Amino acid sequence: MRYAHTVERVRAAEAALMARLPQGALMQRAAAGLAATCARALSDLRGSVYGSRVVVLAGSGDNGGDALYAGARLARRGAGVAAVLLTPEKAHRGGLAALRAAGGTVVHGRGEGEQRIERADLVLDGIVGIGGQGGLRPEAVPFAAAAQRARERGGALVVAVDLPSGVDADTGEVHGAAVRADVTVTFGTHKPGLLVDPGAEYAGVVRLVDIGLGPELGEGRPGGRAAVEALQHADLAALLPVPTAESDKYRRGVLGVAAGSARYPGAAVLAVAGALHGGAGAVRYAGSAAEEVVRRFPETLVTSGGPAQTGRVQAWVVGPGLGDGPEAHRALDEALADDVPVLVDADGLTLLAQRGPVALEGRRAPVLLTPHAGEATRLLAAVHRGEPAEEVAHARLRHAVRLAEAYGAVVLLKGSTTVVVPAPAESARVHSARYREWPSFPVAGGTPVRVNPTGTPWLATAGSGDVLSGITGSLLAAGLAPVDAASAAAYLHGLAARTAAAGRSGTVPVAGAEPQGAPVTALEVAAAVRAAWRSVRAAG
Ligand SMILES: NC(=O)C1=CN([C@@H]2O[C@H](COP(=O)(O)OP(=O)(O)OC[C@H]3O[C@@H](n4cnc5c(N)ncnc54)[C@H](OP(=O)(O)O)[C@@H]3O)[C@@H](O)[C@H]2O)[C@@H](O)CC1
Ligand SMILES: [K+]
Repeated sequence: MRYAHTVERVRAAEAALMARLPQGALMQRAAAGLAATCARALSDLRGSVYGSRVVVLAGSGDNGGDALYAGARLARRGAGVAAVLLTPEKAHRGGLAALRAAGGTVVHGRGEGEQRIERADLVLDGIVGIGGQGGLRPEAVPFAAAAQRARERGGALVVAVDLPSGVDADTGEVHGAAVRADVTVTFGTHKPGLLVDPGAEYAGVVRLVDIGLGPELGEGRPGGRAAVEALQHADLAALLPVPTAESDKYRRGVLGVAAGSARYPGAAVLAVAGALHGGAGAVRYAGSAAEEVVRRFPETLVTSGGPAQTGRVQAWVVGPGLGDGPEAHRALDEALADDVPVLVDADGLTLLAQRGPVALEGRRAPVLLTPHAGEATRLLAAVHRGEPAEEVAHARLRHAVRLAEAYGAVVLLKGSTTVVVPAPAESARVHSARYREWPSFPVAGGTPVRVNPTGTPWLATAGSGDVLSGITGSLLAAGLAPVDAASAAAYLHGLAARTAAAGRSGTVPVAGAEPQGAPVTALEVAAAVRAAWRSVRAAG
């Protein structure tokens, strides 16, 4: 598992550790790790550190201190290092003295600073780290823009110190301008903002430098005190259901799918395709696309009636392609009346938004909502003012938590970073049901939010959400807890898309990597789930 901690937790861990160490020890650990990453990158880029041109952008805090000390280390290895100080009178004294002693220089004036940046091989962004508030301040914006020009024109590498300046460390939100980095070297633990878009996109490839904070952060204890976590191959291998000698199709789980309509039969076919690859023992389909479904997938048990006319299932997927007619309403009602986990997606979410959270009242079995930003907007509008979809996409954690609180449901918010929020405790639900203050991220004392590390822009294709619903429902029917089912399904779905796009079974490329290969269709993603499953099990 990859964990990320909030600024508050990092500060507390830092204070506890610093009390036992000589002053400045942590900053030296951070600077050493940062300089090592930069040296490796310069060697790859130019053949050696010696003679390379490095510009350090240094703000007024310890983030600038890290960057200056790392600059000093690179200067000692023969790099030409120049520092641009955003507020010279507040620059980190020790760091600046070390840089000067190593032969580094300070650049004066905006014009010269911008010129140096544009000619640099490597720019270190030490403007602001976890002490930052809001986007970049106006005085820093021209330098961030020069660094971007240097990346685009000259192939310079921009390395962010701890996190890209201007990105909110706790949420990944970007309010105004921010630095775009190729590599981010972060200290002690990941910050949530490095794993969630838009912040994750600004961060590029993230490298973690161990500075000894682990024990203080509760590492090793399940979940520790993380606010966000991301599954890795080994976690997924441990979650995926594998049949035993005693398994029959009922023990492996039976999923009910209520999807599709005369107008949108394809959504039913795609949801069933996802379900059949998701690990359940059998799939029952209920709805008016029964003929299309059975023609395509003869192994499906079909009825043209609604969920109430279907035999026993262990979970329901309801919504993809249902439309908004009376049959769609009936399918949603009947699925919700069954005392098993229910995943509501697509048109099902639109119907739910018309009714609001009251539609879920009295249910005991879990509900899992899987909206994209537009559907989340509609669901939120039922209980609060509707915020535009772009706002939801840019503040993913906050809005997903709000939705989970308002509906008392597990929420999988799809998008450039898919996030999975556990259902709130009953007490929190009562609180938000009165529509007083919205909870914000991170939830105090809450369970970590899962973020999916395998997403790819190739998944922005028609029908891919229907396939995800099917895979998730299948894992629910197989008995996984809703948060596990949702996060495991998102992981497999992303990996399958990458595998199908690359035309081979691949490793999970790091976040920030360019998408590889060629476009894929939703059905191809469903078919590639098997290869994704195999590669996960091989790694586990
Ligand atoms: N925690 C750890 O374990 C370790 C942490 N370490 C390092 O320390 C870093 C945190 O250092 P920090 O606390 O000094 O804060 P930091 O981010 O440098 O900001 C400082 C000042 O910037 C300003 N400012 C605010 N917003 C701004 C904006 N939008 N745009 C521009 N400027 C803005 C504001 O100052 P003001 O100008 O208001 O006086 C603020 O006080 C951390 O990220 C890591 O790199 C490592 O050395 C080792 C272990
Ligand atoms: K920074």
